[in-house]
Formats: sequence, structure tokens, C-alpha cells
Amino acid sequence: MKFIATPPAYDLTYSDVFMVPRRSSVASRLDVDLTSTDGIGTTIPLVVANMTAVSGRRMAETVARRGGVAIIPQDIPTDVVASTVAKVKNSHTVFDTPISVTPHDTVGQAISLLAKRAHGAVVVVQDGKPLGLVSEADLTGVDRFAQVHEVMSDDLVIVSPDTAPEDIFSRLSEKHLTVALVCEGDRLLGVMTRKHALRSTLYRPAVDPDGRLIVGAAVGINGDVAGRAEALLTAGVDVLVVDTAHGHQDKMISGLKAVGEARDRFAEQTGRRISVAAGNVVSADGVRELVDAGADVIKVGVGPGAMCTTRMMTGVGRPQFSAVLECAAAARELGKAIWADGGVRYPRDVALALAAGAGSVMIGSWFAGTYESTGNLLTDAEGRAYKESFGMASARAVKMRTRSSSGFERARAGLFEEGISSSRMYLDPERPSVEDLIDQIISGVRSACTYAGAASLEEFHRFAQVGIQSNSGYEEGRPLPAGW
Ligand SMILES: NC(=O)C1=CN([C@@H]2O[C@H](COP(=O)(O)OP(=O)(O)OC[C@H]3O[C@@H](n4cnc5c(N)ncnc54)[C@H](OP(=O)(O)O)[C@@H]3O)[C@@H](O)[C@H]2O)C=CC1
Ligand SMILES: Nc1nc2c(ncn2[C@@H]2O[C@H](COP(=O)(O)O)[C@@H](O)[C@H]2O)c(=O)[nH]1
Ligand SMILES: [K+]
Repeated sequence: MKFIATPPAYDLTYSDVFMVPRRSSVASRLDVDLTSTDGIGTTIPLVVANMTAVSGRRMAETVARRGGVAIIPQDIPTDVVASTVAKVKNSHTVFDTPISVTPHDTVGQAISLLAKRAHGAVVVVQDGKPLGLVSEADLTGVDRFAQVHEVMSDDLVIVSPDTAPEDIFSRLSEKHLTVALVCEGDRLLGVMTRKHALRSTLYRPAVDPDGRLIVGAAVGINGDVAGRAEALLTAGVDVLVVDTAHGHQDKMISGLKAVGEARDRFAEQTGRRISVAAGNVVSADGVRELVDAGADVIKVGVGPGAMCTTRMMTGVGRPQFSAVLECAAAARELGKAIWADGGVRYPRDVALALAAGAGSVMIGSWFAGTYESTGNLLTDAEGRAYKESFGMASARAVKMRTRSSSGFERARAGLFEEGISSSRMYLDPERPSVEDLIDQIISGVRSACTYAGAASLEEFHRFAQVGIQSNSGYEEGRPLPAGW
């Protein structure tokens, strides 16, 4: 990446910068390969942040199906992470996991399950065999105690797993239906919507050497760090993340070394070396020390996160574009990669982080407002759907994390909060699913690459030309849907 003019002496955020197009020989946005350069195995450069309000099983399987990876947070007990990993590994790599009810379940039960998936349908199944489908329209205005077989539709599109996505799309379009049931014999394997059919030709799932979806998990720097790392490796995680607010500290370095040793033992036993990510830091020195202590990927970002109050509480942190640029260069010199963690609100921010040299971009709060995040779907007084989100250093998260300590210690730890305990992340009615957000981000990034003449992320980083803009420069780029 190069600046088109001498950069200023102060640090820059994503909003401070823009990219200038270059002559391109990349004929189509579909010709851009977005495989991450971080070596984790993702086919798009997106990582879901290890935040309790964001990253769980549904998020993990959905994102991995499109080529990214989710990190299960450090506050989730190890046995729960193990069962989450097992479920993700058992999920189909192409078809979405259905929600099913039996014919005699109630309409109320079906309604409560609908919001668990973005595809908007519940399959009525008896003895493993699908009998019908219920969608929101079938359930609206019906007595909650009615049984689903009374309202279900039995006009179904049933396809075998080897049906081409184009065929599934056409069969659904002909019948004006949204969801196809994918069955092997009588057995329901999964579901595919028209949009899923399109997506399955645009994305490649992120899979492990056995062809199963990948998922990561985090470990903090307190307690039995090596013990948790060993248990997570045994559970089958594909990436381990050693995570704390101030990653450039002694306890991180010793914890990271212990995790690296556990990883190496696991590699000796199984022949598979799992990558370790660690952070957060915002300086080249921090990167070098964490690489030295055994990290393959360095997590970069102090203070940019949407739930994060660190900069306002402490004055500490660094504008994220400059942090990513410096840390990516330091990691690259050592043959390692970084993740740009936090502060991403638009596809342009993802593109700029990749231009600055990030291997992948970590997103938390933006994905909190989706069907797939962990929280329950709530509605406000105006009927708008939202999920509750909170920071991992908020008093709420600290209380959870210190649940085994005394009441006194928990209360004292709660005083050191550096995050928001409760915020509403509204679902975008146009893009309520994390897959919709991924579509938007990835189309933006593909396009950014072709403007730079890049057919891969490595080329994008090499070719990108970046300028500095004023506030009015940024404002000029914003759409004005309501006129002026
Ligand atoms: N990227 C970011 O900007 C930030 C991210 N977070 C996220 O919040 C989560 C919790 O992280 P964390 O608060 O580190 O909690 P942890 O539970 O991981 O504990 C952090 C440990 O580091 C010690 N420590 C020393 N200096 C600091 C410091 N300046 N800030 C925090 N801890 C310090 C703490 O001791 P003691 O409590 O005795 O001081 C404690 O033992 C993580 O997921 C992290 O990524 C949190 C803040 C900033
Ligand atoms: N200072 C804090 N940082 C936090 C907290 N919870 C999460 N985080 C960091 O934010 C990113 C995600 O950023 P986002 O803008 O996409 O939401 C996450 O990975 C952490 O590094 C917190 O409570 N305080
Ligand atoms: K912030």
C-alpha cells in the first residue's frame, strides 16, 4: 500500500482515508480471490469477534458456510464450547440447518423458533420425514394453541443433495416458494432458500482437513490457560485466540507460551498444527513480542470497538487504520499476519483494513444485530427488532467472567469496567441476517479490489493507493437518500 502524498504526522482512522482507483486488468468482480492471507483456512477475510452477545453456534456455522470463521468467547465454559464445536462440525457445509417441529406442536412453539434462523420457515417433521412447512404468514393471526399440522403448507419443493443450486433456484421460482427441503431418501438433511442457492455459487465454505466447517475459541490470560487450551484443542477447534485488553503484558507472554506448547504437543500427537492468534496490541513492538512468544496471528486494535470505552476511560489506544498499517508491516516482516479487530461499521472499513495489510478483519457489534447472534430477538415499542449487546470488559461481562470469585472480588472487578453493559443493536430490515451483511461486505471488498487492479488480497495490499481526506471529503462520499 502506498500513500499518494506524504502522510501526516498524526495517526489515522478508517474515516480519514480513501483509495484512488488504478488501471485494472481484472475483468470481473467475480474474478477476485478473497482467500485470507492469514493461513487459518478462511475463503473470505472475516472473523466474528469473541463476544458473548455475538458469537455462538448459529453464528459459527452460518459464517463458516460462507467462508469466514467465528471465535467462541473465553467466558463460555469449556464443556459448552466443546458441544458447540461438535455441533458446528456436524452441520452441513452447504445447506442451512433446519428448525423442525412435530405436527402436534403448537403454533406458539413454531413462532418462538422462527427467529432462530433467517430463512423464515419451520419444517414439520414426523419420524425424520418432512410433512410440511410453516412460515410467518401461515402463523399470523392464528390461535397460539392451534397445532402446526392445521396451518402448515404441504406444497413443498423437495430436492436431493446433489441437485444443482441453479435448479433449486428455478424450482422455487416456478412455485413462488422460498425454501427447498433437501432430503436424502426420506431424511431431512437441510434447507436451501433461493438466496442460499445464489450464495452457494459465490462462496466456498471454510473447512478443516476432514471437510467440516471450521470454528475457533478464545482463552483469557487468567486461571488455567494451558488447561483450557488443551481442552479446546481436544474439542477440535481450528484456531485458538489468546485474548486480553492489554496484550503487550507479561501475563500474556507467559500465557501465550503455555498455549503454544499445548499446541505443539497436540501437533505431535495428531499431525495437525492449529494456529494461535493473540492480542490486542497496536504497536510493532507488541507484534514482535507476541510473535516471539508463539503467535501466528496478531489481533490489532485498542479502543476502536463499538462497545469499547477504553479510550474515553484511559486516553489509551490508537486510531485503527494506522495501528493496522504499522502492525501488519511488522507481522509481514516476520512471515505472520494480523487481524484488524474492531471499529468496522461499513464495507469500506473492511476494504481499508485489508488494503493496510490485515489478513482478516474481526467484526463484533455490527453482527450483533442479526438473527444469528446469540441473543434473543426483542422488539421495541415501535415494533422494531433488535438484539441486546454488551462489551466483554463491561461490568456485566466482568461479573460473568468472575463468577467463581467472592462477592467482594466480583464487585471490585466490576469497578474497572471499560465497556458498555447494555446497548440495542437493531436488525436492518433490509439485511436482518449475518449472511446479508456478509453479502454487502464481500461485494464491497470485491469491488474495491478491482478498482485497485487486484485479483487477490495480497495484490490488493500491494497495489492500494491511499489518500487522506477531510471531514467534508468523507461526507461527500455518503449517499443522500432524502435529498438535501
Ligand atoms: N480491543 C480493545 O480495545 C479491548 C478489548 N477488551 C476485551 O474485553 C475482554 C476482557 O479483557 P480484559 O479486560 O483484559 O479481561 P481479562 O479477564 O482477560 O483480564 C485481564 C488481566 O490483565 C490484567 N491487566 C493488567 N493491566 C490491564 C489493563 N490495562 N486492562 C485490563 N486488564 C489488565 C488484569 O488484572 P487486574 O484486573 O487486576 O488489573 C487481569 O488479570 C477481552 O475479550 C478483550 O478483548 C477489553 C478492553 C479493550
Ligand atoms: N474496550 C473494550 N473493547 C471491547 C469490549 N468488548 C469487545 N471489545 C473489542 O471490540 C472488538 C469488536 O469491535 P466491534 O466494533 O466490531 O464491536 C472486540 O473484538 C474486542 O476487541 C469492551 O467491553 N471494551
Ligand atoms: K470505541
